[in-house]
Amino acid sequence: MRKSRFVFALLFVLTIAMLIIMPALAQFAPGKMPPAAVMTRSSETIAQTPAAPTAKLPNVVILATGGTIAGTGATSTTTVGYQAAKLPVAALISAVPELKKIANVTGEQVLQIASENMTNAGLLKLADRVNAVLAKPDVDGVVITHGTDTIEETAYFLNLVTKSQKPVVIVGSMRPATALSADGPLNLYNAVAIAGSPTAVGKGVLVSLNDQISAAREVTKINTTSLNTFQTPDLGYLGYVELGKPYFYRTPARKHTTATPFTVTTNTKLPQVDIIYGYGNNSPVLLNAAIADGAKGIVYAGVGDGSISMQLEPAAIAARQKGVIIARSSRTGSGRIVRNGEEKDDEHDFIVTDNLNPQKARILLMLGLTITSDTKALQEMFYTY
Ligand SMILES: NC(=O)C[C@H](N)C(=O)O
Repeated sequence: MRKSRFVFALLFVLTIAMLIIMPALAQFAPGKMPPAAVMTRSSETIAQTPAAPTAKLPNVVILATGGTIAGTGATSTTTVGYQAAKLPVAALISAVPELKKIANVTGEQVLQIASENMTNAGLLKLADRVNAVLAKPDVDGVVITHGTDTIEETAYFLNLVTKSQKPVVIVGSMRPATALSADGPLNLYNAVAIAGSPTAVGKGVLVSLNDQISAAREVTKINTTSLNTFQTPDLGYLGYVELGKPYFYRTPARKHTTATPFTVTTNTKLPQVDIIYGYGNNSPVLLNAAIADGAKGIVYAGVGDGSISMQLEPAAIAARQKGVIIARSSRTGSGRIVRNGEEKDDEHDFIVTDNLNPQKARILLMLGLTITSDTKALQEMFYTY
């Protein structure tokens, strides 16, 4: 009885010892040896395990101009009827700490406006900063925060005057920063991801909201307040951005950035180009007022295929004879204007704006007029850029 108790105690001790020793031995089994750097040397742990080599983060500069993305509302449910252009760029960056994981981000406040207040002087100032920042060898891309109302015009302007292949991404938001489900922070994160990606190089200026990526020449705002407002009628998005990575499916076909003849400085004089809207019972009064005010070009947002009414046409012909450029566009929102289709463009020396909407046609006509007032050369620009 005493012997069996002794054997039982011995077996118990041996089992406990095995339970302690086996796991300790297991870590030295082949393939489980700890790396040399973390093995103990004379009781001290040398914490030198080389970290997994982190890929070098791109350097992205955020140029802030205001808009709803920098807007604040009275309450969290104020998703409309807020004040745009309130928060400085530092606040936009610090609201998205996740940016640190995808880029080295720095910010600069270029303007602080709601984008309905954008002027030609504002466009020139922004273009100047974009070109200066992209000229720095250590900058990989630029993000511009902007109000959405005129984002498409600024985007197309920069698409024509930026002299770099590096990514330029313009971003805004439809809800202010203080709103429930504010869309600005994720839009900003996505824009920085695109601007830092080599896949965005050479694609011209891009616009990104709502996880979508669009080309500056093509995108337009189609809804007053909805998040899904930026669309490219007929042509579709260039791609999507997801989990901090852009996915492109096509590239813009028209020439842009370094392949255009347009260069601007803050001293460039952009000629006055006004947009006249077509509608039933159209009278020449607004067209004549624009010309009297000094307009060098008129973009006519005509009905349908850019048709000009009998009531307005004599004033348009007379304006052209005085040297004013008449460019026929359409108020429909998509499609091309057919040259010499419903209008005698050759006879009246009018030009057509191809598939550019009136607000984008105004941008190209202003820049074209800084180079030439020859209608054939201007017409060719509308088929090229
Ligand atoms: N959603 C917006 O950004 C609209 C604002 N009015 C702006 O364009 O600045």
